[in-house]
Amino acid sequence: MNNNAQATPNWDKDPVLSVEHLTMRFGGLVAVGDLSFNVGRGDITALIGPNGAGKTTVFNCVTGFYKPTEGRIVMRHGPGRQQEDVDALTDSGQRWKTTGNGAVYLLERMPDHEISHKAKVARTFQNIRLFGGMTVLENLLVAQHNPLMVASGFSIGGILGLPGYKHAQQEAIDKAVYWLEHTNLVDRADDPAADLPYGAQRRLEIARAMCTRPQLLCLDEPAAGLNPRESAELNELLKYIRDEHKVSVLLIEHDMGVVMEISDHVIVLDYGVKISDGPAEFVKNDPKVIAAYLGVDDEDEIDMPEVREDIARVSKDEQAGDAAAPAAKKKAAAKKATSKAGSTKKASAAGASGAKAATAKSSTAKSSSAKSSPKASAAAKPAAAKSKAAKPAPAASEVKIANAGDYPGSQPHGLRKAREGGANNLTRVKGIGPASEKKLNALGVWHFDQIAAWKKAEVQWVGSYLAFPGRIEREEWVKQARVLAKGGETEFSKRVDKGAVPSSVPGKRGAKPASKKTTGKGGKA
Ligand SMILES: Nc1ncnc2c1ncn2[C@@H]1O[C@H](COP(=O)(O)OP(=O)(O)OP(=O)(O)O)[C@@H](O)[C@H]1O
Repeated sequence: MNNNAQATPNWDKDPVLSVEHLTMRFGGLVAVGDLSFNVGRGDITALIGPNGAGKTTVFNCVTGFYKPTEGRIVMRHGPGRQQEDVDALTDSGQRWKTTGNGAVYLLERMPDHEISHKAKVARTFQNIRLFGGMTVLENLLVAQHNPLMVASGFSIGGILGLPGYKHAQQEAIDKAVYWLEHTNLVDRADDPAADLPYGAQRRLEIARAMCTRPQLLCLDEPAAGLNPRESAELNELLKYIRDEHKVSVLLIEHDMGVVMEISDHVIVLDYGVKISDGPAEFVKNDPKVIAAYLGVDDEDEIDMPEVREDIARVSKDEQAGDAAAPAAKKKAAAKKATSKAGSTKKASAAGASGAKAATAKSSTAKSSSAKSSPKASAAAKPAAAKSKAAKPAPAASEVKIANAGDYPGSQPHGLRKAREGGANNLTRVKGIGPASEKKLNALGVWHFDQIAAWKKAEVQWVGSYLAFPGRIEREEWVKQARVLAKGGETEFSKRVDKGAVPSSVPGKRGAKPASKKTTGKGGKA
């Protein structure tokens, strides 16, 4: 189902499933944190994200294998949001409720067998779980065990061969054959499931799930291990299920070819948090997704409007700063000379108080002895000037992001330029990819020691700025940066240095040229 950008998307208008504020913790690990999304009725929806992002955990919560720590999971039979019914059901403490439009279910309250039989949510697994010793046909009949048991009056009807049971049995066989035909398995109906090639076993899992007459089909990596021909067949099968059977499909998939070709809606997770949600075309071009997941071969290909603006602003400031520098230097030198002459005069005339007034402007690091005698004051001046020169650039060189106040916490101190020796290769910190490095450079963050100095407020601000809240703490960027700032190494930085991980300076340690184009050779850490 296509959604144009203006209209309310199908998944918000007619959600078959709503995951609301879902959190799943395993001890101290938050596998999924406050996650909300909708699955549109009749849509193919893909849940994607890097390894460990929490996709299977979401599936396990939806299908009742895990009890969520927090959150509501609503399944709807019948069109529309049925919001009043959903709220009434929530208040009632019940697990489901029939409505004028069909029924609504709260999956977090239901055991897995009720989720499949009543709420009509079927699933397949990342690791195929067929009955290998049973034939292909038997696998599909076992999947229909429940209606058959009901028709048999829980065995008496079956034993006596009553017509109701015979009819139900024939229906089950017909359904099994139907799905065997549509999954190209009819010739293998009598073979043990374990004898099927891998791709055929994957199709059999889908056929088995379809035999339970689901309204929502959840597929965990259905294309894993398939060759290109089998992948193309899978695409056709899933489109057929959506278009001809009006079954909504939610799939976890790493194969971007499959995802982008067949999905109406794509949700991207990273570290248990949703980072993008929209039509495939939108998600494919979403800078956050590119940075976190899809990856880029060449940093210059990254197109992030907000970064582009920041970088443009920084470059403009830099140029303005460079142009103003010689004149400013002259002015400062003249002022200093005047002030020095004045202060010496005043110091001679007025003693300690004159010395204090003259030196207060030039430095905060004043020696207390300067107050006691003009001689000491005069001696202290060169030292004070020296210490000033050794300090990092003053506030005037700070990089200010126009919308800094939009993010919680504090913007970290940024240097307009990398210090002498060039910027560090920040991608040696696990979690900082080339795209994030570019954003950090735009903030004036070039060096490990700058990251190592971040306090909680700065971590919070940068996390929000990079649109990865919580990630900096989880990946311990500050701790990593402390090690790297001291010239040490981490397991990850060693891999970057070996060229085993995509980096802005592949195979090089530490420093890189300060230029925005990180194509040059690196220096030392
Ligand atoms: N039963 C469990 N006990 C403890 N931790 C778990 C459990 N299940 C998952 N996790 C952890 O939760 C996080 C998310 O795992 P999950 O399997 O959901 O990710 P995923 O996105 O499906 O990854 P993949 O693509 O590799 O399958 C991981 O850090 C994982 O180790």
